[in-house]
Amino acid sequence: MKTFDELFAELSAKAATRAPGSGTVAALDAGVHAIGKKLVEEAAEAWMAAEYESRERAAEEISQLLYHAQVLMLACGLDLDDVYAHL
Ligand SMILES: N=c1c2ncn([C@@H]3O[C@H](COP(=O)(O)OP(=O)(O)OP(=O)(O)O)[C@@H](O)[C@H]3O)c2ncn1[C@@H]1O[C@H](COP(=O)(O)O)[C@@H](O)[C@H]1O
Repeated sequence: MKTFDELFAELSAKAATRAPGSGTVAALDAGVHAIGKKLVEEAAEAWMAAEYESRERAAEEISQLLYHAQVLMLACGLDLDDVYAHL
């Protein structure tokens, strides 16, 4: 288990070092358009899980949505403070 901030630190480090075998590095290489499509796909899956499946499935899909949101942040050169400034 990890927090939102801990995941962002992990993904930032993987992006900076271009960690071999990292799905995050591959996603960043695919670009903003592909990351955006994945984010929307995960949003739909989170919605469906919340409406038709279990709490556990909703939590799982929401965690994936948060992951892809962080990948999009990295792709845009945003850090946590850039986003937290709007919360
Ligand atoms: N939390 C996540 C995470 N959540 C979701 N995903 C990705 O999002 C995909 C979600 O897939 P779906 O369930 O929608 O299934 P899918 O559509 O068949 O998946 P794809 O074929 O599109 O990959 C997963 O296959 C992962 O590629 C994640 N990938 C990585 N992490 C964490 O990110 C960190 C860095 O990961 P790497 O960069 O891969 O080392 C690690 O701590 C991981 O646990």
